[in-house]
Amino acid sequence: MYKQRGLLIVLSGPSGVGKGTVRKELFQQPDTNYEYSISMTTRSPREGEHDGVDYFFKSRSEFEQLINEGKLLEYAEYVGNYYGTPLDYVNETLDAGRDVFLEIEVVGAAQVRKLVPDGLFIFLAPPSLSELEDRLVGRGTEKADVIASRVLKAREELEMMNLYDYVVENDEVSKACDRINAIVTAEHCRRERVEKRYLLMLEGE
Ligand SMILES: Nc1ncnc2c1ncn2[C@@H]1O[C@H](COP(=O)(O)OP(=O)(O)OP(=O)(O)O)[C@@H](O)[C@H]1O
Ligand SMILES: Nc1nc2c(ncn2[C@@H]2O[C@H](COP(=O)(O)O)[C@@H](O)[C@H]2O)c(=O)[nH]1
Repeated sequence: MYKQRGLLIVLSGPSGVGKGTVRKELFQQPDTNYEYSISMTTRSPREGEHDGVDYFFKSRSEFEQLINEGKLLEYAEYVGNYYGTPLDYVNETLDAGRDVFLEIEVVGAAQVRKLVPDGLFIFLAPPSLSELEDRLVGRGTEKADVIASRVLKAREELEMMNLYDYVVENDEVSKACDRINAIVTAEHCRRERVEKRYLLMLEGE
């Protein structure tokens, strides 16, 4: 029996825009039906972060081995650390017909776009750059120099917004979640219609 592959949902956007906050809110909703792909990183854990929950924390040499062994769907070096998506987990989950949700920065998202062109690519945008900076400062997890690097990087990242299927403003977390849910539902309906049409064509052969 033919089983449709799951949908790969990629949420990207600059650091501090609220990707993690929105993703956590989405995953708390009872009707959410995606699987979250936990990334690998060489960054040190922040207070309260746990290995295998927030990230798989790796040394640089461990991460480079994963790259060399082709174990990552995508990876990028971001402000001094590596971040990457485990390939096997994503493939196995999609093959089982379940949707996978990636929360990644823009360079990695561009790599995924090339490899999985039928994924759903959503850019989470801040209301303004100054609000983005306020959020990074307010989060209090980085020192001033790292925040400055992330804000500088955000200017380049915002220029990549037009490469996405959808841009969602994160003015309010609940509104951003509603918009993302609506986009995912619409994409599922579109895929079902395409699928039905395809099966009807096969039957008619
Ligand atoms: N809509 C919002 N309004 C106000 N504050 C927000 C909103 N969304 C998130 N925040 C706050 O902004 C800060 C950054 O959010 P978060 O850590 O989720 O960003 P991120 O995009 O995941 O960052 P990174 O890419 O660095 O992991 C947090 O302190 C969070 O509480
Ligand atoms: N290309 C990838 N980017 C990732 C991945 N996991 C997280 N990220 C992004 O990195 C920055 C910094 O994250 P932080 O936790 O140090 O604040 C942020 O934009 C994340 O979304 C990944 O697997 N690949």
